Amino acid sequence: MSLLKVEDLKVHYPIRGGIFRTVVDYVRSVDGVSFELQQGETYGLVGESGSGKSTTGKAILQLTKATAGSVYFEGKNLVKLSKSEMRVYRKDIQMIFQDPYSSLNPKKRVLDLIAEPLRNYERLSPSEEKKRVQMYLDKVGLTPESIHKYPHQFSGGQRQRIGIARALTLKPKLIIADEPVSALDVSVQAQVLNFLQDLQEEFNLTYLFIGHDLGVIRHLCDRVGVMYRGRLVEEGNSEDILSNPQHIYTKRLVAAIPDIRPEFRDEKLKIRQEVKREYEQNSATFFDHTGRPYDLKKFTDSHRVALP
Ligand SMILES: Nc1ncnc2c1ncn2[C@@H]1O[C@H](COP(=O)(O)OP(=O)(O)OP(=O)(O)O)[C@@H](O)[C@H]1O
Repeated sequence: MSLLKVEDLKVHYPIRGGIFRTVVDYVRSVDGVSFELQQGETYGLVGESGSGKSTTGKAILQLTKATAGSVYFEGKNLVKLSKSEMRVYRKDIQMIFQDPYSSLNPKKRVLDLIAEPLRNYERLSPSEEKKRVQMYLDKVGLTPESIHKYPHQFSGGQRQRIGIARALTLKPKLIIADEPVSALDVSVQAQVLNFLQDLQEEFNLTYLFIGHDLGVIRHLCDRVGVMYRGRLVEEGNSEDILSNPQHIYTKRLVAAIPDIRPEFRDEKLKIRQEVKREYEQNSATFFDHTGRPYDLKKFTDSHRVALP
């Protein structure tokens, strides 16, 4: 059984208009997404800004309500659970957020920030709690004295480590990491990513990585799903996706990876030329991963990013 199975997930937000604020249309943020994650696997969800990646993550955690579809976690459909039933599962699925600057309450000390989720589930004495927090600080490479400090006293990379320690305290099975390094300096990014990989081994974690940068995702992920406008347009093994992208949007993401490997440069050049040709001809028919036809003309017209 998969640890997580997302089936035909849809999240539509109503757009209201007119003096009576009636629903005139819907933003189809997630529009029929399906994928599975096995225990211990790292799955990457990539796509440009607004493609629906974060909404998918939030809908898995039931932080946003699914309009339709199912989210099975260890075989249980989370969409059907009541708030109190969901509490049990919320412990098993934790989220690491993009921005370590805004996701930590600046008025709270590290002790309280890390212990907060713990307090919702366990009754520990202050000394036990302190010990537990210090153990996780040690796991993420921060000193025991850090517990007395406030978020602003740390660097970006250290703050992200605090966020990670916070996510770990409840011993989750699945971690949803929403752009965990994109707000960090490039020099710190690799450090945090390697560190997340080490933690995966130590705690037997399963990761759902959300990001726009296929270059980052490919280092970490066994499999990748490419999202475009609320749909998963391509899915596969990371290396296969990189060396042989099928969908035009995936090709664009591959072409955008900054890479100094010479053998990859040639590959990228080929992909760039191919993308350009396909755009120019504008006649090819594309299909998303479920076999639904894709209108390239519409795709081209609506695409915000300039051609490579
Ligand atoms: N609460 C909401 N109400 C209405 N529309 C929303 C809401 N949340 C998200 N959206 C819209 O849904 C679409 C998908 O947003 P989402 O944040 O999931 O994309 P994303 O791929 O994660 O982008 P980013 O990388 O910028 O976070 C966007 O068009 C966004 O404006």
